[in-house]
Amino acid sequence: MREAYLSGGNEHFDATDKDIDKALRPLSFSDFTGQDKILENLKVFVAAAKQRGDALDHVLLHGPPGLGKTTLSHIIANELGAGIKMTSGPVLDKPSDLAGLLTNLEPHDVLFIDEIHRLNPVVEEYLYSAMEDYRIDIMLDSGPNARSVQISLSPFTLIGATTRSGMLTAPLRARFGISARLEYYDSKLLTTIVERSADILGTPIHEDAAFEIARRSRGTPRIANNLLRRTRDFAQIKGTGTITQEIAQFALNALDVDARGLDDMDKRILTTIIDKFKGGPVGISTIATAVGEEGETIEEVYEPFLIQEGYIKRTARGREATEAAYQHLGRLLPNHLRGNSGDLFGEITK
Ligand SMILES: Nc1ncnc2c1ncn2[C@@H]1O[C@H](COP(=O)(O)OP(=O)(O)OP(=O)(O)O)[C@@H](O)[C@H]1O
Ligand SMILES: [Mg+2]
Repeated sequence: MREAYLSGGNEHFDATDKDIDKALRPLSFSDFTGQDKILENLKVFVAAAKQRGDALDHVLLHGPPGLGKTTLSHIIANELGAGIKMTSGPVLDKPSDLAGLLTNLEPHDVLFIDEIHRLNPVVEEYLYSAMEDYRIDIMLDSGPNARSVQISLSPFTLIGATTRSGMLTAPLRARFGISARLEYYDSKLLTTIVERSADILGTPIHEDAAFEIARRSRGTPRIANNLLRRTRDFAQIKGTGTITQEIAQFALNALDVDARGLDDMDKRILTTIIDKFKGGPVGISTIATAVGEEGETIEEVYEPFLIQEGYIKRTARGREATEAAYQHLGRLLPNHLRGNSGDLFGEITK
């Protein structure tokens, strides 16, 4: 999709959503909002490595989608003053794909492997010696002439990103000296991010409107930026161009984002557990089939937020809907969730 937008100055630009994504991406530690603890540590590790003239130790970034893993990897490379090469687990088919990338790295460069939990085991094993000793073995020729030669690599930093750290093998995980789990952002931080993005897009936004978008963004900067872009469209066509609280509410309702930020799939998951399975416990694959989504996606994308917000619980027997889920969807509380409030009919809010 192409759209015209006004930059901070007064020039007109044609930009695709992808270009806008790029423009909104923070480039330095000081640009990056939130994840304070992780940033503080990374600043120390980066400064120390630079001072010693070493490559930064390998970094594993994990956490739900859209929280800034890719962004942070670019920032680390920028702050190191190093280059970055990007690839992803499923793309690296054979060891020679990896060898090609590794031998082309300049000293202290960053190799970013997205979805590192999806590495082919043969490639993964190959990575071990590269990470540990900056060395790889490559096979020359085949058949009776086959021999392996060892090649030294420039010292480099591997940054691995994953939404599923639990799927990483122990030997791979052990080779990362630095490991950081990104957390969901609170509404205040997301408000700052929305305001910063609106500023870059040259779109005026009221503070309460920025907060409205923020608190309905599932704790996720990517979603906050998406909702901001769509809200900006509504402001442009239905309003005066300024994003007011009224426009924000109108847009978010039109986009089916509810007051707590749950989207259509979140709500389908909750209604499935409550209406079809009496509140659970029910297994993830059963839920997946019922809502028509991959189990893996539900576990990676939807469930972490629903658990963090207290709508579902993970138990040994499966997922269970909590009192908060019943209340949010306006369902009667079942017997086992009726607390000692003495309210037989449960509490129904909206
Ligand atoms: N802390 C932040 N401050 C401002 N913007 C952010 C921040 N974190 C992420 N973003 C924005 O959110 C978008 C998504 O971030 P990013 O692509 O880094 O997420 P990710 O964790 O790599 O997601 P995935 O797991 O889907 O690859 C980026 O385009 C960036 O503009
Ligand atoms: Mg990413």
